[in-house]
Amino acid sequence: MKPAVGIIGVGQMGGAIARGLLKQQPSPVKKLYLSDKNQECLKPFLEQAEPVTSELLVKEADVVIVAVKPHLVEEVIKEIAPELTGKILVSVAAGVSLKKIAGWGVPAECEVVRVMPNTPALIGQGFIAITPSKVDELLANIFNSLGEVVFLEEKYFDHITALSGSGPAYIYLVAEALIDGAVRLGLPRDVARKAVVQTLIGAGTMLKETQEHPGILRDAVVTPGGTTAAGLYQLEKQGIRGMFADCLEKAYERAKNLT
Ligand SMILES: NC(=O)C1=CN([C@@H]2O[C@H](COP(=O)(O)OP(=O)(O)OC[C@H]3O[C@@H](n4cnc5c(N)ncnc54)[C@H](OP(=O)(O)O)[C@@H]3O)[C@@H](O)[C@H]2O)C=CC1
Ligand SMILES: O=C(O)[C@@H]1CCC=N1
Repeated sequence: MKPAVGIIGVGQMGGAIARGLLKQQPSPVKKLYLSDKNQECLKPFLEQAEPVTSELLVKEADVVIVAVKPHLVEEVIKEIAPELTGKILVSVAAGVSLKKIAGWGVPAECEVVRVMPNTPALIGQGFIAITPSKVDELLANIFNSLGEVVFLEEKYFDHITALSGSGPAYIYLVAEALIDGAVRLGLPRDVARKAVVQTLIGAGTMLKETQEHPGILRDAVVTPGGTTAAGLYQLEKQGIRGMFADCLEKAYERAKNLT
């Protein structure tokens, strides 16, 4: 039996999950309930999902996904906790541990999991980490429709938040930098954008399909004494590996100290 799913907080991430679920045919959910303080967030979903109060959502949904900002998770969970017996509670919040959630009045008969998705879930191309529990299969059925699912111990959740949760933003920055760099050289912006987007998709798909080490795929592009070697030299000289390592470390530390 398909579960009824409710999402509390239909902003950037909750909205992406809702859209991803609604796009999937056949639908992985029996019914989708949505609740948000901001009515504007609910408008795009009025035809396909049921906007309800959080109180009603918790009564009707088998799986309750909390997708509000990390500092608001405590308030939301404390409010809905008494109604969670027999339900599955999913928190997508960065930096909010299962231990903390357990202290907010959630009944013992409620399975609590953390999920770290990313916004490409909106188009079924997300990366979704889920803490292992008794309801792995049920959650895999729901989240597989949003992208690639991995079950991951909670001790790695700050790592995965820094990497794939935040990851799309790093890639968009790289894309923007490449487009602007090409425009600086004189390439028309629309051509630069198309070239960058397809290069990212092509390189990403090669990584996925060939399963090769990135270095091997890179070497195939680098003609000795050629253009790529000249470009890569500049990136290495300016410390691109260290920059990404620092970027991940800062994001990881921030996840640890968010709430
Ligand atoms: N954005 C991302 O890429 C990712 C986000 N996350 C996690 O997802 C969570 C949400 O982030 P994000 O979507 O960016 O945030 P948003 O602010 O875009 O979305 C949160 C939504 O929840 C609403 N809200 C606030 N309080 C309540 C409440 N009591 N009841 C119902 N709705 C409420 C907000 O309304 P209002 O604006 O009026 O306050 C807002 O519309 C965070 O915990 C974040 O860590 C995880 C992975 C990726
Ligand atoms: O920036 C954030 O804190 C959230 C968590 C991962 C992506 N966005």
